[in-house]
Amino acid sequence: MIQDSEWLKVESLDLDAQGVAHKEDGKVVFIEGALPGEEVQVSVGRKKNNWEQGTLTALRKESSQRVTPGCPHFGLHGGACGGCKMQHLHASAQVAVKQRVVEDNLWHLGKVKPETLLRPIEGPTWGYRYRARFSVRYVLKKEQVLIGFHERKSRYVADMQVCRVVPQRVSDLLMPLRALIASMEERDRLPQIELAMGDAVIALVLRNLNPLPEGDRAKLRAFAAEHDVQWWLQPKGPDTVHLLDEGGVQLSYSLPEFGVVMPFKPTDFTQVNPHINAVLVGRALRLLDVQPDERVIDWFCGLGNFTLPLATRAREVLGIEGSETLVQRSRENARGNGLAEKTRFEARNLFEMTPALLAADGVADKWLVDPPRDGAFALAKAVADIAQDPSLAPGWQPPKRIVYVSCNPSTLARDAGLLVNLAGYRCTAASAVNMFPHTSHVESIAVFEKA
Ligand SMILES: C[S@@+](CC[C@H](N)C(=O)[O-])C[C@H]1O[C@@H](n2cnc3c(N)ncnc32)[C@H](O)[C@@H]1O
Ligand code: SF4
Repeated sequence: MIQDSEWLKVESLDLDAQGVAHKEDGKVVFIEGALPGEEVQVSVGRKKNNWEQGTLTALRKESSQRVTPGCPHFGLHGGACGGCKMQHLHASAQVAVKQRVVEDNLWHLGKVKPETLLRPIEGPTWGYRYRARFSVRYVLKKEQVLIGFHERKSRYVADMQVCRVVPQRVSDLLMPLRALIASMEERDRLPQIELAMGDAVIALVLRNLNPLPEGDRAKLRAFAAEHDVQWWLQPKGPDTVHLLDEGGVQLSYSLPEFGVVMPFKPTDFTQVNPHINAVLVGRALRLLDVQPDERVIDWFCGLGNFTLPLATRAREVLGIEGSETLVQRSRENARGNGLAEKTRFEARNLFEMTPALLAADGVADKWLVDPPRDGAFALAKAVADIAQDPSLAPGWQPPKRIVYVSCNPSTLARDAGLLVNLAGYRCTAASAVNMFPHTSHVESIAVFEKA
C-alpha cells in the first residue's frame, strides 16, 4: 500500500460501495470506506493506467450521511465480515444510491429514461434476511469452529459471533451452533449450514459429506428441541436435501394480501427478504393492473410467488420456469391454494427463447418477468425481433404491459433497451427495491407499456 497525500473529493459511490473520486491528473480512484461529499486521503493498493483503488486513511470533511455501523463485524470498520458493504452509510441514503444506480444503468446501458421514478420499496433494515448460506470451518489449531460469511476479499470464514441482518433468533444461534458442531464426531466434514426461514419455522440445512453417526444425529435432535429449529441434511446435491426426522411444522411463507400460503423446501429459490417480498408482489400486481378477463404469463415463475397472487385476479396465468423441481412445487402450491384451474406451469430453458416458441405460448394481455441475474435477453430479443418482422410470428400480439422485476440493474437496462428502442414499448415507471439493505445488491422493478 502507498500512502497518497493528495486530498480527494469523493463524487459518487460505485456498486461495490466504493467512493469514486478523480485525482488532479484525471485518474479515477475507487476508495473503500469513503462516501460522496467527503474529502479523504487514500492508501493506494492497486494501480492501473487510468485508475487506482485504495482505502480511506484520513477524513477532513465527513458526509452528513455517515453513520456508525450497526454490526461489530462490519468489514470496513475493523471487523472482518464481508457480508455487508454499506453499513457506514445511512439506510435511506443507501436506497437513494440504489435508485440512482437503476436510473444510471437504464440510461447508460439501455438508453432508456423511465417516465416516472416510483418511490423505492423499503422495509426493515435489520433482521430482514430469512435465507443465508453460512460456511462452517473446524480450525484444528484452535480446536474451534467458525460459522459465518466469508471475510472481505478472502476465502476465510469470518469469526462472526452475531449477525444483525438475520433475525435476532438466528443471530442468537450462531455461538450455540459453533459449540454443537465442535462437539460432533463429523465436525471437519460439515462445510456449510444453510438457513431458510418460513413464517413459523427456522430450517437449517446441514451439508454432511459423510453419513452422520447416530451420536451426531442425537446431538442435532437435542439442539433442535432446545432451540426450536428444524434440521435438514444435504449429503450431496440440492435434490438430496431431506428432513433429519420426518414430521413437524411445514416450512412455508404467506402472502396475506392475496390469501396465499406457499410451502417450500429449504433449497428452493425463495426471496431473501419476506417483508419486502410481500410489498413487491403487491406493487407488481397493482402496476400490472390485471383484470378478471385477462391472461397473464409469469416468466421465471419459481415456486409461484407471483403466479398464485396473479391467479387470484386474472382469468388464467401461465408460469414458466427452468427448474423442474420448482415447477412441481408451483403446481402443488396452486392446488393447495385452490388455484389449479386458473394456472398452468411449464419447465423450460428461457435463455433459449425464439419468436416461434414465444408465439406458441400464445397471446397474453400482461407479463410478469422476474429473471435471475443474467436477465431475460432471449425473451426481450424475441419480442424485439417480432416487432421488427411480424411475419416471424403471424397472429401473435405483444402484451400490453410488462412488469419486470430485476436483481441486476445492468441486465434490466440491456433488456429495457430492446423493449423500448426496438419493440415499441415505453418505460413508464421504475424504482429500486431495497431487498438487501447494507449490501450492494440492487433489486428493482420497471414497467413497460406498449406504445
Ligand atoms: C429471481 S428468481 C424468481 C423466482 C420467482 N419469480 C420468485 O419470485 O420466487 C429467478 C428464477 O429463474 C429461474 N431460472 C434461472 N435460469 C433459468 C432459465 N435459463 N430458464 C428458466 N428459468 C430460469 C430460477 O430457477 C428462479 O426460479
Ligand atoms: S453480514 Fe452480518 S455479521 Fe456480516 S457485517 Fe453484515 S450484519 Fe455483520
